[in-house]
Amino acid sequence: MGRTTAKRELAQLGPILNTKRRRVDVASDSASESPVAEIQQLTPSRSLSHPPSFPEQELASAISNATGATNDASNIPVESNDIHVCKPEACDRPIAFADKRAQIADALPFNRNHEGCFYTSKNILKGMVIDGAASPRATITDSVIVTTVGGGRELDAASGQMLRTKDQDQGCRKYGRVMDAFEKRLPVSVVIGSKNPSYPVKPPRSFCFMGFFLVTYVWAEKTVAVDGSLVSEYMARLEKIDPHAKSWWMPAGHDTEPVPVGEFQCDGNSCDSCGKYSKTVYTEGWTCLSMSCPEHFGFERPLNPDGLVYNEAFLLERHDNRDILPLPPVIPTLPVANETSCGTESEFKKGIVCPQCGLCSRRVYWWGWACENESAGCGFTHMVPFTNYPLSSVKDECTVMNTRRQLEHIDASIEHRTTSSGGYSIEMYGFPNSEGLVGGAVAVFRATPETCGMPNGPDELYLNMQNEDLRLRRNPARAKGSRREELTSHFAFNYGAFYKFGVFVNSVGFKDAPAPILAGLAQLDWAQSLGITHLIVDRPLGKSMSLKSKKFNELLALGYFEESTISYHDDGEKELGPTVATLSLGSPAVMRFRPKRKTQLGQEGRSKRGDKPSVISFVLRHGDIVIMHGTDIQRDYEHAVTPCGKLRFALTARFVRPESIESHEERQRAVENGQVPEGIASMAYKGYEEAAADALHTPVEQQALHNLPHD
Ligand SMILES: O=C(O)CCC(=O)C(=O)O
Ligand SMILES: [Fe+2]
Repeated sequence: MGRTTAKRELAQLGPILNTKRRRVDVASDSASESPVAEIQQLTPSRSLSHPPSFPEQELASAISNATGATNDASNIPVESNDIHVCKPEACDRPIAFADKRAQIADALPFNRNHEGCFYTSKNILKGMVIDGAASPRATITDSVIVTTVGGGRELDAASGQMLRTKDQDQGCRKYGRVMDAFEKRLPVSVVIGSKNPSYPVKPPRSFCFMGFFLVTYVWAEKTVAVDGSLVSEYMARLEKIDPHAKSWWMPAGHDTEPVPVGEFQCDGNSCDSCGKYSKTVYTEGWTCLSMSCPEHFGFERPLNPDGLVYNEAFLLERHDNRDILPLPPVIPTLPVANETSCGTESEFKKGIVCPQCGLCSRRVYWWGWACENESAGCGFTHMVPFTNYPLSSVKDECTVMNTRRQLEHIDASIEHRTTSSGGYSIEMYGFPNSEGLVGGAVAVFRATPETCGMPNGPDELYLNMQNEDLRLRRNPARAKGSRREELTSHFAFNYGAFYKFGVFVNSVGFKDAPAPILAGLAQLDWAQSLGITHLIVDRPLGKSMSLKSKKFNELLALGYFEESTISYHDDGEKELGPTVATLSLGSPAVMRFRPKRKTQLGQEGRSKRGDKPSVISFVLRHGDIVIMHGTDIQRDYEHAVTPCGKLRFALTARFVRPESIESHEERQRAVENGQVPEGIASMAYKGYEEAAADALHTPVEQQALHNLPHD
């Protein structure tokens, strides 16, 4: 392509270069750079036969549930297309794209951040997501991106936008990262979001991979702040590294012949005042582009900085990047099992780029991956067979965990003591409520090798659950259906009465539950009958500590891969009875409780965001049972669980009060679904004979039992 073609390219982009725009988005500026956030005695491999036998309709509806999108092929969910209506169609399609930011973060190794612009790993800039308008002069051409470095903006209450109100801090971390990438010539993976007003074409999807770029220049320019004052901010010029890679973001018919290196050269000058060299970036003439210089942006004649236009040579200049080729692969190969993997390692929770259509797709299902491109009906699936994770490996994980003592602590506000019953030693914790009474109690039943080995006990359950299709899947936890949608870190499925909480989880009645679920339920019911009368401490009890308990009619099964967690939440839905019991199976985990932001409890040591430090944390091991009792504990506290191993299940049983369900039909269904099928007596966990003996209560417990509140 010669000079004329290059000129034509600039002409096509003319309106974009000259448009004066106000910032309309916050994404590129708002968030942290942080990336979101371990044996083997091989036993016969278990393979869940889901995709082959998964009924197509169910798969489709499951996918649509995961994404919250419709099945209408013409309705590709690109948000913010309204700002691009008058633009031409793209000349090609990106090799990887997504409808949701989390799909990009899960699937593309250089763009793992779920929000914000920069993805850095070990302080090295790896990727950028350019979404939203951050500068009046942000520009995208065939091979060049001019964008703000971002950072240091403030939320404008009136407009709800992140705006620059003062000069960008010269020590700004983002500036440091970009300068580092510039100086070391690091390839940066760039993804463009549909909210970027500089998009030269109609965005094909909400997020599209553009390619690897090199930071070729970084400078400071002035721009007009909302109050009319001038503020300085850092800008970066990025250049496509491989000149032969197709620029799909150009209009159809675009000449893709690259501008040769050396054909355009952007000149510059050294500053008389500071001595630093700056390029002639604007058609309006040279100025010093160093923010620290007194002459910074001192053009010969007064100018409206927002009206400045980038110099043609500045945009058309090309660098010889052959030393950086070949570029790292951006599309990861599909995950496959190896000799030491069991299939639940963190690498198997990452997303894939669908080899059929290019959509970045998250691991939604326990059994594997299904392309999330439901609007195009792609239908691609991929599995990595599981290998049974043996209890000996779980034991090794516990040994490692035992060396990390700091994981356990108890605040002075929590009353605690130990008792024993039914073959378990039981740790008892009394939690004060905001009225100063004991509003709730937590009992941790510590399993022994003997209790774990009981018929239908934890050992049997853990192994059986690994060979069973529990229908576990990750569900949208935030902003369902939108480009900001996030899935839960863990996998879930509900059995028995439907349990309505923040995350929609699919559910079937107990009559359709696999045997291990019913065995787990029996064990939790047994623990409840044993444990609840031990939930007594010698402080005055709040009303929510009534010892009325009901047989559980609901069970939520959670599955955790390596690095899966459940973040802080409560189990305080108004439909629930006061007792919630969880059986831990497999890898160990740390459970934490902290007072909620809105209570008066635990004010000391609050974070800037108002989060309170945890008041108690303890380790849960295979076979342990946690019983939370008393509705105030759910009202005033929240809990989180962080597993530390490769495979953990948690079976949590509750009582959904049918009388709290308004709709007659739903109430009926809850009663039916919560009914445990007859004939499961063989599965009932009997525990130890001594369990039944109420006489085991200590004198303190007996006195407290006497003083219980009655409602
Ligand atoms: O994984 C666990 O032990 C906790 C599960 C939990 O908190 C819940 O299901 O609400
Ligand atoms: Fe919970």
